[in-house]
Amino acid sequence: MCTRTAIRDISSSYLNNDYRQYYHSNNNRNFYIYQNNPIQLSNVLKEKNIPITLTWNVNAWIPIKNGSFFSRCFRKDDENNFKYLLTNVKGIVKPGQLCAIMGASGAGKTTLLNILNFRNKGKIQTEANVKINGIQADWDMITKYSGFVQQDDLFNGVLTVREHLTFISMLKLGSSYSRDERHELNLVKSEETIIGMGDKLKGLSGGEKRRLAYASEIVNHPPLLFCDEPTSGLDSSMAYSLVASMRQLADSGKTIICTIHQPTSQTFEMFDTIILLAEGRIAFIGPTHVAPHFFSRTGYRIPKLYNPADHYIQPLAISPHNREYDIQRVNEIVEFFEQSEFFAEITYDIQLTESQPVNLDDYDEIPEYNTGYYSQFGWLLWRQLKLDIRNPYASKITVIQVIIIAVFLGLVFLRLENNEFGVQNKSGALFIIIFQASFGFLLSVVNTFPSDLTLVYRESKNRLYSITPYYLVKQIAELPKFIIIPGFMITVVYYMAGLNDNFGVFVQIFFTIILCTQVAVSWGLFLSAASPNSEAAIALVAPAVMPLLILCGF
Ligand SMILES: Nc1ncnc2c1ncn2[C@@H]1O[C@H](COP(=O)(O)OP(=O)(O)OP(=O)(O)O)[C@@H](O)[C@H]1O
Repeated sequence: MCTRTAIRDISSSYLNNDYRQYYHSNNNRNFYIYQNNPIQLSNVLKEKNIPITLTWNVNAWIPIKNGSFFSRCFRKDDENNFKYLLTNVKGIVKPGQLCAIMGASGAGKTTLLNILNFRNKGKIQTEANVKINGIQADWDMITKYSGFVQQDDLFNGVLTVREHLTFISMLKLGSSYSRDERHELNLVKSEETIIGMGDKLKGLSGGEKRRLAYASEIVNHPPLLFCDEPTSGLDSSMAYSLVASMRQLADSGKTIICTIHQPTSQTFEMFDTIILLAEGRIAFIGPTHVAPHFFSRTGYRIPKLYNPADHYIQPLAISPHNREYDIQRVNEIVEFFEQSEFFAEITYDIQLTESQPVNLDDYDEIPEYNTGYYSQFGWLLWRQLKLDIRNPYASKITVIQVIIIAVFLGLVFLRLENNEFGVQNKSGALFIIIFQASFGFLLSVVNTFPSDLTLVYRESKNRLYSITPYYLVKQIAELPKFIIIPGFMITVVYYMAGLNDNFGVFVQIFFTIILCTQVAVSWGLFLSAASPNSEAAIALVAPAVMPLLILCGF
């Protein structure tokens, strides 16, 4: 109750723009709450209200490869060999504000959001000055305070919605997601539905996946939230309720920045600030209600009964048929904005915020990971076992493959005799068993990391877990599989071929080959971890294994 009152007080202060005053009073109040109701470290973000003002000034460009390889080698890099994706894009978003970044496709919205998150991809080079409450931010700081709903949804498709949310909330909060929270996002209906894996496994609809991605990021109530097109794939009423949920979060004091395409006028009204990008430059930044004044001054007055969000994008879009004319129009609007008092006000606001940095007292309280290593290990193991049991392909295929190979080898070497030829054949049978128990299992793990890489990279960047427990879980969850399955094959071939009737000899051979399997699996995991993608991993197998086969002594 006390916390709720605090939140209400804080958000009303935010809306009055009396930031510094409430920041300090809020800090003291939160400290009071913290002292009187000791909360888990993992819940710092959820229980405390940390007001975040984000300011930035960003330039981004990529080298362009034109001309032949040789001409590129002898040419010095100059301005003409770069394409500017963002040019002097500055901005400010304050606590309690819900900011929409809009612009035509390719305007640079996602690039800007990625750079603000220190997650710029590919060969993009940047000059980014991103500050939180006037203090220079880095990746570590941003990830501690923010959530990021990315444009592409990445999930482990064989989990259900409930399992996925349980996994996320246990790692982010140390407690499970409440039914109320699932209900708010309209996820209760589909909570037992499998998320799905594209064409391989049908599951949630595109819109449901978007809502799930959003739910996964707000689970720990981050004070700063970035959303990249959270409403794409949603119908207008669902998009409205998702933005309403963001509005509610903003009203409770969070800072929210969101890229959005074609919001309905009702949805658009919920945003209080907009940033319009055109060709990587700012065409407008400021309160939503000020934008119509600016556009009427540029000669693009909003017609009556027209959705302002649609209207703003039209003069900023570049049509392929009329490119030069459109670029000239965009340049005029951008230059007009840069000379306007709106831009001067924003620049002043940024300078004022940056000139009075406010230390984030809570910084050290927020742990690097919200749960300890044991908890991370436990939940990762829980998820991995579910994945292994449900994965429609990997486990079943390995089992069927091994049964077929074992029976086939058993029949080929059936009842070998104890004579000169029999001994040679037994030696051959042992080589084939070892080869199969090592090379076969090495191949089955070589794709482990490249296939998981994107998701694990994203989850570990989101501070869900560290790589060490993930790696241990991968090893341990697969251990029984790499004992039972090769063990079955060794036993079947051994007794069908009649290699030796002495049980002691069988035990020795059994454990020696199982150890060979473990070495091969480790070697395969090493190749897997060292490879950037599946193709490279598979290509590495032959040169890495051949010397071992040639030099193994048979
Ligand atoms: N890694 C990259 N390498 C080369 N060009 C890139 C890279 N990332 C983005 N771009 C280019 O930068 C421009 C802006 O891309 P961005 O994805 O930010 O646009 P957007 O406004 O988010 O578009 P959309 O609304 O379609 O998602 C585009 O012209 C794109 O081709």
